Amino acid sequence: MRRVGPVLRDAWYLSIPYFRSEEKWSALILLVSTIALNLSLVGMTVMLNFWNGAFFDSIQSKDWTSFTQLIFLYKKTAHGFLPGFCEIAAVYILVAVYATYLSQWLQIRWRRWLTARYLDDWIGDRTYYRMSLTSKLDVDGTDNPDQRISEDIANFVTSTLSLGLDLMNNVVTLFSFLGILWTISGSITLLGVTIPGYMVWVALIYAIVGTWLTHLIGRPLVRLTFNQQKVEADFRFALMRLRENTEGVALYHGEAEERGALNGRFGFVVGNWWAIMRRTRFLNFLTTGYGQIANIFPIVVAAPRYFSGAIALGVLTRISDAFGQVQSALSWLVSNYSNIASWSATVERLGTFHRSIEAAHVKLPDGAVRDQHGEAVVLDDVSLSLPNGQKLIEHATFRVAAGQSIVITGASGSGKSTLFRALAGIWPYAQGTITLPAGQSLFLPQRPYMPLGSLRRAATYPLDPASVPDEVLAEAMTACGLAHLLPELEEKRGWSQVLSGGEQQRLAIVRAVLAKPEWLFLDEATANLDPEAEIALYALLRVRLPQTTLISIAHRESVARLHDRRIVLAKGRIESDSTILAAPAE
Ligand SMILES: Nc1ncnc2c1ncn2[C@@H]1O[C@H](COP(=O)(O)OP(=O)(O)OP(=O)(O)O)[C@@H](O)[C@H]1O
Repeated sequence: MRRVGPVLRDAWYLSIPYFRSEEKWSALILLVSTIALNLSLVGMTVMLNFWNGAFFDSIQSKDWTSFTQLIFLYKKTAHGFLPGFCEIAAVYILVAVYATYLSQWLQIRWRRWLTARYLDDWIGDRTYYRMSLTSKLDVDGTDNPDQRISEDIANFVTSTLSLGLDLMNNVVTLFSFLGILWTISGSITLLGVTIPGYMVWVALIYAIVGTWLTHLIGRPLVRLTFNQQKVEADFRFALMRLRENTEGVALYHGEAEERGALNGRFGFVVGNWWAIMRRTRFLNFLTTGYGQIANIFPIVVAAPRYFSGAIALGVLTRISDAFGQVQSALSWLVSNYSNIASWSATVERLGTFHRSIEAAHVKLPDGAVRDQHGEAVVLDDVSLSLPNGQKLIEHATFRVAAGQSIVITGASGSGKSTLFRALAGIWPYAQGTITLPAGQSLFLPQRPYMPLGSLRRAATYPLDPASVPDEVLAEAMTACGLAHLLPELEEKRGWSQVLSGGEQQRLAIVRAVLAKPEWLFLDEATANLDPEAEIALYALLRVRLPQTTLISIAHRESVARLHDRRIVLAKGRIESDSTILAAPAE
């Protein structure tokens, strides 16, 4: 097993912030109520032990009045009133139901809070993107963030509460029944030595041996469970990738390759599962055998005193019950070993993910110095490199004033898109100073992002769809050549699969027309369209957004000619920066 200390430390750091958060009062009230109800259940179990003794005594002494009182009403005893079974059961049912209900209530509130925190940490400050730049998926705990945020958090909350409450119940049960067992078990004389409360010692030895054996056999399950969670998530992710790239795979006739890759990933799922099965079988032989023997063990050990007449049947049943309670409380680790293994793996996955999020902040450079209050786009001695340190562009300096449109060209791989990322402020491997104007900027990448949901949402992204009036949206879509899609605005489909590359780029221009930015950056944002359509869309941008300054990255000369100025990137620097002369009228 991973060392217990680090797991507990991780679990503590994962749990405690919620109980210190702005929701701490509701969290604490729910937690305390759940604990109180669980303790009441333990109290009622103790009461049932006394009830059992009295009940079986009434059977043994054929005392009909006591028998009926103990079922339906209450019985006065030397120590006070003993409620009837009906009363105890009624209260027990009510408390048991609400103990679960309150614990589930706490679970969903806690999960909601923790999920929000992880989403903030992961999405905020573009950590998801920074992590994608640096992560080596298999070694630094950043694989499958989707699984960690959805499944692991849910498991962590549920298991922490259930295991925690269970452990507490067991400790309280243990001490309550240890007392009972001590008083009723009597003493035994072995080899001339009198051992008081001997059933307590028998229970202790029985549980210690069981726990030790279980730990010995069950230890590898922690690593195996951890692996299972990972290979399951990897398999699901591969299926998701196929779902998202149906056309690409179909066109390449890549089915056999995909099938092989999926088989390979599923092979890991099955292989690890077999290892879990073998280990669990081994463990179950021990735990089931241990549980079975525990059913009969106390009666066998206490029987000599019953047959010698030292104790009555009621005491024997109480001894058996108390021994069972003590033994099962002491064997908490034995019976929960695989749950603890799975909880510990979940804690590890969340802990490493959290540390990776923090590392993404610490280990990445801050990027170029940014000033967003200028009047122009200014690059002052900006150098860009790749994550491995390799230089891409060095000492780039230029200024774009408002109203002047420029195009950046250069061979494929010369670093145009990386410069675009640096301008957008998402490329951390940059030095120098980048000044951006205070006005609103919009960046349109080569592949427009299509969010999940309706076409309306895709068309207005990232604006709130409700904030764009129908007629404005319809007009913009019509102007951009997408009138045929208007009847489907409310349809929820995988739009990145359905729309053609050109249509997706038209949709990106719709977004620009709606957002009306003062500065519009386009990274080959119309390159999937035919040259005429590309020119028409640029003309549309000019008419619809007369106040907007365009900064484009483009390969086609026909697009470059729509701008006032051209910057050419080559050999890792700005090779030329020149005015584009208007084409002579034909
Ligand atoms: N996240 C990354 N990690 C490692 N290398 C990267 C990363 N992003 C870009 N590169 C590398 O940086 C170089 C420049 O890429 P970039 O996309 O900026 O070129 P480009 O000029 O826009 O090319 P194209 O015209 O083909 O779009 C390429 O060699 C690319 O492989």
